[in-house]
Amino acid sequence: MDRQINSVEMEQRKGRRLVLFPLPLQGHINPMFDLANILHSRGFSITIIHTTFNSPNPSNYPHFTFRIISEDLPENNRCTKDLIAFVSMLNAICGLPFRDCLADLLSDTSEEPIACLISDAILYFTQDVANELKVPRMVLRTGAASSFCVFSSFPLLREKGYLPIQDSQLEEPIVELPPLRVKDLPVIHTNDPEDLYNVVVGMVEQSKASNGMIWNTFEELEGTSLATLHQKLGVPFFPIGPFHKCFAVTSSTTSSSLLTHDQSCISWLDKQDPKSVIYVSFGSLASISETQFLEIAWGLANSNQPFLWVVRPGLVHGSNWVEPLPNGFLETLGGKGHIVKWAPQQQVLAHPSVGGFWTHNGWNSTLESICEGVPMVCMPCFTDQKVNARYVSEVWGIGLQLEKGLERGEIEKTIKRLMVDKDGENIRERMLNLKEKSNLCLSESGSSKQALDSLVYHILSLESLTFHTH
Ligand SMILES: O=c1ccn([C@@H]2O[C@H](COP(=O)(O)OP(=O)(O)O[C@H]3O[C@H](CO)[C@@H](O)[C@H](O)[C@H]3O)[C@@H](O)[C@H]2O)c(=O)[nH]1
Repeated sequence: MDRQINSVEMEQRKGRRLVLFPLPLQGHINPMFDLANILHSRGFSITIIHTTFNSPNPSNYPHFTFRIISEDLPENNRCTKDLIAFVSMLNAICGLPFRDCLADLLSDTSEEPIACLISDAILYFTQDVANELKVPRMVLRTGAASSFCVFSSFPLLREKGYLPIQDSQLEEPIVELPPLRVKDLPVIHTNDPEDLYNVVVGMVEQSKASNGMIWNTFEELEGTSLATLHQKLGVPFFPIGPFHKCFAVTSSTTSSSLLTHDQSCISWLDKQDPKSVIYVSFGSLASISETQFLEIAWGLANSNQPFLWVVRPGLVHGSNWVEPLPNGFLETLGGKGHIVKWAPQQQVLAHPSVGGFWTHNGWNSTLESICEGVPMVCMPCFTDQKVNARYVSEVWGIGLQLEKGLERGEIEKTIKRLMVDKDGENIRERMLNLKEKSNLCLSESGSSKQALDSLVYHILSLESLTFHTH
């Protein structure tokens, strides 16, 4: 762009439409809808394209318009079985229906003109569609910049022999990416490891080909990783997070939830002592064995701390819900434990009774914990969670990682270290410091607020570029 867009011009251009396309998984839907709300509040109209699988409820968003694509996903290829096979499949089968839907929107003169497409980094096929239809594409990356740095190093990691991971090397440091060890690399079990490599490379390369990346993170947290990555990818970056804090926590900001929030947690928390409760949740995708489930249950019980535990239906292999627990397990604890299927997590973390979060370190959970100043027990399961957990425990010093597997004695010890010991006090202090930074970055002169202003200008400049080339 060879000219400045002034604020008057920007004002006139309000009413431009943005087309957003989320990856249909809870941890990706939430930030995409938060972003939609943020950009809507800045004057853009919003159209959400979504799949039939995990489709959102449009009635929760009367201010957006919705278009559905029929992606025809085979019943046996749902995400629970093999996440990477699922993601590869989505990238393979969504191309045509997505293209038709976007072309239709672009030719619709009854709506405002489309300024750009914003799609999830993992839906990398959308870059080719955007190129073909000559619409700018911006990428939303729902994970951290630090883990994306590692993804962008996959070719190097393979060349140096770190990938595929050898069990004998798990504890070895990765000298090129301190303080990561081989066991912190963001991998996941999949039927064909080559699929994982291809998905990661597709995601990184097509982000590089985009018109810019929007990050749910902030400079003060991930400045170093953002700078390294920015240099490597060479596209404009907009770290405008934490998204969910741009709006007050109300039911309307959590209505992108695919499961119903059990509000009984809040009245139960109201009865507990300040900072006494450990909140336990492993997000929307992770699963554990029955043995691990029982070790967690006994570790929690033996820690003697009150606990609020989200046991999502499907969390425990081979069980519908909490059947493996011994009869009367909760009753014998005299009200010290409360189990729900799905919690209003942001409200829970903001509750004064919550003093710790035992998490799988999905990026949303990690960020939500930081924003409420709640120190973490880290139990990463797969992909970026492993990198996030390492950063939480070793770089930011705001949590303790369960390093020795899931064993009740170890769990009890770690919870006590975090919730009652001196160690925990130091961690809590660092966490409060970071919480403050997460608030400041959204203030008028804060880094995320400024990045958001730049993003709005950038989107408008993209539009003027496409108009020039037409
Ligand atoms: O009882 C619950 C548990 C979770 N949540 C919400 O669900 C989201 C979960 O997201 P996240 O913590 O990121 O976990 P996953 O669902 O596992 O997220 C996927 O997407 C993330 C973002 O890309 C990645 O970091 C993870 O590795 C990936 O598994 C968060 O917003 C939570 O607030 C609830 O509302 N209620």
